[in-house]
Amino acid sequence: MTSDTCSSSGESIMSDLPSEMLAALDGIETTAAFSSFGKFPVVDPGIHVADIGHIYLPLNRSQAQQLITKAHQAPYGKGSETLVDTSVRNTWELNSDQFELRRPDWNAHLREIAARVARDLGIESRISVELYKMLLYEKGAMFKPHTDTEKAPGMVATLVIGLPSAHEGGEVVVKHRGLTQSFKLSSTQCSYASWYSDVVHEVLPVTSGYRWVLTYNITLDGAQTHRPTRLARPDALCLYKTIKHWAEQDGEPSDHFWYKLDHEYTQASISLKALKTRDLACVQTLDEISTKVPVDIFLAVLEKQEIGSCAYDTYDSGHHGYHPFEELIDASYEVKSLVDLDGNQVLKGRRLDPSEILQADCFEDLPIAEEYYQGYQGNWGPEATHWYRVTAVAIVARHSTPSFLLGSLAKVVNPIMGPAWGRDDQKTISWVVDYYAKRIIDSDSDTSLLQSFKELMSMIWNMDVKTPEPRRAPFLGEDTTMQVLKAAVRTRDGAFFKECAQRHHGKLSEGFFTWAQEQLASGQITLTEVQDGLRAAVFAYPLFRTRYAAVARLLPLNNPMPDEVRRWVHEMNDQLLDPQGQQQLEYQDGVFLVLIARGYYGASYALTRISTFINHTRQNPCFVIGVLSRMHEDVKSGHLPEAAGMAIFQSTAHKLLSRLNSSSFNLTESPPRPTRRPDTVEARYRRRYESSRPAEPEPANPAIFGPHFASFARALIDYEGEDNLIDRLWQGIISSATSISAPTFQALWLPFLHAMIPFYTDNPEHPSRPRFHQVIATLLKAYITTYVGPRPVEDPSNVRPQQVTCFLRERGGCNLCPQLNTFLRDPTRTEWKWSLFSSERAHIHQVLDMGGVACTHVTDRSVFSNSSYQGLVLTKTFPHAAQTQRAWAQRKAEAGRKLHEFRPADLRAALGPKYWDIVEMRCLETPGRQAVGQGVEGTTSATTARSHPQRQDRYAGSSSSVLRKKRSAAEAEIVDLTGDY
Ligand SMILES: O=C(O)CCC(=O)C(=O)O
Ligand SMILES: [Fe+2]
Repeated sequence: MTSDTCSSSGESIMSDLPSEMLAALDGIETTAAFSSFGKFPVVDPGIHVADIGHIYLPLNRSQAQQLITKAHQAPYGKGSETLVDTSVRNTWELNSDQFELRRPDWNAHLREIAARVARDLGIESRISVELYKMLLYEKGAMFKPHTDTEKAPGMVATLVIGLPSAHEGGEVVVKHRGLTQSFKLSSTQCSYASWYSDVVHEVLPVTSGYRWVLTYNITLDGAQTHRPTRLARPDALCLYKTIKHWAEQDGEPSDHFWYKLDHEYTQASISLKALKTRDLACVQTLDEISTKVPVDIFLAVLEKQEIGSCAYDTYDSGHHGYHPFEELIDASYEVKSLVDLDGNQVLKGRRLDPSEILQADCFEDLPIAEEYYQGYQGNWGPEATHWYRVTAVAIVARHSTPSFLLGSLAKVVNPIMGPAWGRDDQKTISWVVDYYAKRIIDSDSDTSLLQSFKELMSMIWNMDVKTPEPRRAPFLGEDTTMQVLKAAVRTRDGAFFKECAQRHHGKLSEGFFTWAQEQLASGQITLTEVQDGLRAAVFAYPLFRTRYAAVARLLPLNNPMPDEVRRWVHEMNDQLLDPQGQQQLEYQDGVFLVLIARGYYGASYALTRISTFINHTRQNPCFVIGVLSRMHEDVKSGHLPEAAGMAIFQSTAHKLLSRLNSSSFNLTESPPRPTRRPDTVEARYRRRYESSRPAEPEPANPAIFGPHFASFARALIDYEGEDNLIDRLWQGIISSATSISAPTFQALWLPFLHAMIPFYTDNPEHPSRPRFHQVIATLLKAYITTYVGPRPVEDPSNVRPQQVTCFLRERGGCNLCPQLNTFLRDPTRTEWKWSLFSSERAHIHQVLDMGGVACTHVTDRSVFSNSSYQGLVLTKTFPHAAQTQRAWAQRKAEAGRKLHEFRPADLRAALGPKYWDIVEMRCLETPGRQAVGQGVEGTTSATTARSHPQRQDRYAGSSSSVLRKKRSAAEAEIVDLTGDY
């Protein structure tokens, strides 16, 4: 492009915009080179090789020969393979652990050379240089043209240090963008040569002597690239004008272009700071232009895929190059991966229209990047797929960036599966949203970017509306949701923020509210701007306690906030503390109720709010226990007034205990929570598959945990009122033990005992101790009886025959059935793979099915393809009764483990003479006794218990003052399992 064309570009009518754009981009120049060479005075690195010692400079013949005895033939990389082929590379090589460089200041010299190289190559980031190999080329040695593979993450270039050694030939030849350079290392001095890894280079054959080098990998450090201002340069200004003109034209058919870069980059490394020479100059210029013209710039790996038929390969193809096509069957194009300039992933696998690439011949004459070869496959083949890749920069008109990024997404939705969002689509949506949010949060964004972001979000919400099941809508993770809300606040558009805020489906970290609080406190945002959105965000949480926790973040204790904010938060709390319409209140909600009420209303009004709340909601006991436990703690620590607090505690606890019945002690299942993740197609399939497997006992998901319950019990013990609350609780548990479900024991009651035992160990004289011991005995006994149950009796009607009857026996029988019966009767064999013809297999299938034998029979076609001779896999299944027996033994072992988790001393103290009966689970073995199995409602053993009243008395212990008290009618109903063995 001449400067003439450019100076007029602002005014002239561009007939062919793509070629103008291409010329402007091609016109970007750089002073940086793709290779760098030089010499420097001899510095001896102090090379030391084991068994040889110091290697002297310049290299002499005898030491060269000694080095060769230590060296190996250097391999070269091809695709993912490493090969040795002396017709491609013929060099002796020593790995970096085979020698040492002992001169202390060698690295200082190396750094100086590296700095020179970096300057020549135009690398602005900080670099590291790492020793890789020592190479020795003798006469005839060479390395054919190649590019270097990325041997370390972030590797951009190779540095070769030539050490003084007499030789002829062995020039390094580098080629890039039509330019060729050749360099000969010095025989008497030190020299260096360096090139970008993707530059094609070769080492010409050495004709005499030894060429001796050290090779190093140059890698980029993580530091940011320094971005100079380029727009003052004429080439950059020209590009600026061209793009501005394009962006301002209405009705321009193309809203984005791809421009192929000079160098190639791997998917993993691509980002602005990894760009080299002219690529860096181009993209930096575009980046700068994007701050002045509404365009967005991305980097991408573009891929062409070709499928073609090829000749049948008689030898192992992998080592002998790729398979040329005889006929091209299909070609397609894809954006393999697209990133922002910092290298953050934005897209993967978007369709690509090659006419959008400015360079028409972009994929021509490229080496194949990857091949997949398939030999004959039945009646087609052989066939190969070839992939070609280039790296490109995308220039997108900002107003259409959302559709550019998400446009191909809708097409991915599978018409058979329905409008479900695949995991990849979800990922893409999150990446794209993250990309926008990050840009908006990180910088002062202009209106075009904000507008584009709003469009993007509304596109996503519309996807949401289109799907019939809202749970299958595109789903943003917790981090992305937070980013969206922060960015939405930054738009300073209250209505838009509210739209975003009300859609978080509970997937918003409370950290967002802390962030909002900081923004409010520092005056970055005003309450007017965000109050509707914040309210929406709070009420979008499905749970009471998370709503509270969110609001609490807005007014951190001991942190002065503007009065206006303070007042507003109090209003919010009033709304939240309205007992009307509250659902799903659990233990933690109870704790939060106390915390919030006390935090916002001051000690005495808090109590009023709390009791009003409790009185107006018929809540589950777990919630009330949460309230009481927390209140008790706060009264003890002086955060709530003692007298009033205890009064409420006492009356509430009293009411609670009198309301408790046997089902209360079982009520540990948490109400179903809103699904955390949308129901993906995969999840549905997984469930369908899983439901065909035998059900395992569901672990209980307790709404209250053992330690919670124990702290409530401790609160009752601390409260030494007239009405002996703790004794009421203990009695309640004892009387309900038999109706506690098996999973509840493990989830709640066993951990509860573990949490409670230490208190009585520390307070052996406590009057409620004997009653607690009774609780332990009752619960453990009920656990064993309910969870393990009695040993199942073998039911003879359940035992399936373990042999077959051959229906050919009238005709003398077959010779297969006797073999089958031998297998079936042999208890040591459970599986047999039997090779049979199809008619034989059919017979065996038949006799097994007719006889109802517990043995599966499946044909295995994996061994002989297309043959009627196949393996038949026979697997004995355990008869039902044996399975039941095994399950019982497993439950018993599990219960045994649980009992062993208690300290024997504690159990001995609590169980007294019944210790061994319990820990050995003797009650289960008693024949004729009807015990119950897991999950089955227990038949009460009340009758048995009552028939041994003396046992109860004996066990209750005469030491208990509690038990000497007059018993109420309710107490008389107590069923004591401890006496019943
Ligand atoms: O020996 C040289 O100068 C270059 C060696 C080389 O190209 C390599 O190791 O990849
Ligand atoms: Fe190389």
